[in-house]
Amino acid sequence: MPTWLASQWVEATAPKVPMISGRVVNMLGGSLAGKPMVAMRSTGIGAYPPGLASDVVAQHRGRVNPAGAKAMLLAVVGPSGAGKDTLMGAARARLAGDARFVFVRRAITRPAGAGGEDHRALSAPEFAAERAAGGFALWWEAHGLSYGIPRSIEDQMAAGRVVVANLSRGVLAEAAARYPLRVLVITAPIAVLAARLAARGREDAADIAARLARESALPPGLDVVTVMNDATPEEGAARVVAQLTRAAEDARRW
Ligand SMILES: Nc1ncnc2c1ncn2[C@@H]1O[C@H](COP(=O)(O)OP(=O)(O)O)[C@@H](O)[C@H]1O
Ligand SMILES: O=P(O)(O)OC[C@H]1O[C@H](OP(=O)(O)OP(=O)(O)O)[C@H](O)[C@@H]1O
Repeated sequence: MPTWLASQWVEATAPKVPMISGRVVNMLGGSLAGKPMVAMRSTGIGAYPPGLASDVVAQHRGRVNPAGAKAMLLAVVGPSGAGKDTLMGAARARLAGDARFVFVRRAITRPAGAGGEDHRALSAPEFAAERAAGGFALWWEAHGLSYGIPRSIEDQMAAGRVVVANLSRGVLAEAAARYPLRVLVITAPIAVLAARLAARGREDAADIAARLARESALPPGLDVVTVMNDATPEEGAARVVAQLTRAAEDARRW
């Protein structure tokens, strides 16, 4: 099919394409019932399948990767008790005023003041309504709660910022398919996790056991870095800040 048809199709569907840096949209032209069809998928730059209309890819790259943009979704994951909240909070404080980074405030069906992160507390019906209205870029359920990442992260990535969000390992494959993603695993030895959860005191013994038993495998093929939080919180925060700084530099090259 002529490449200009593919281009027109991209224009028509542009609102559905996250306007993010560091991605190209791969397109394969064809036709169905006489109408031009284009299969699209987000991927890392340089991973074009053979036979692509490279001029269209280049044209669209210009749209999704504006010069100078440095966007990335930095997904923080790791076992319960590893110190994700603690180290993200400390890193956020250390990076306050650094416009390269946005730290996401999650919506959770957990009461306000339950301890831990500063989340936006929603009731289950409120969460369901917001999800149905498309308010979440990503959402999932875990520990009997619902968690949502606001849709506004797409604007923040379009503005070339590194968006730092605590995600479930269960949504990483979806996130990688839609956004330029790096995974930051924060972890610690299992005995340390158990001791920290008991000391945190937010959950009872049964809940702690269930959290420690959660499946921890990551989907294959992701860009993953790890911080071992087995020293002081200050040292752990320094390790996270180093990874965030590296992410901002790498995003610029994507
Ligand atoms: N490096 C550390 N040394 C000692 N305690 C820590 C350290 N990092 C976190 N903690 C404590 O461990 C508990 C679990 O940390 P938290 O940040 O809530 O973990 P997560 O968000 O991964 O579940 C908290 O009580 C926190 O204060
Ligand atoms: O699928 P998983 O990767 O196991 O993650 C499930 C959920 O666990 C964590 O929640 P939360 O921060 O409420 O719990 P935690 O502090 O005990 O990790 C994480 O942020 C996810 O929302």
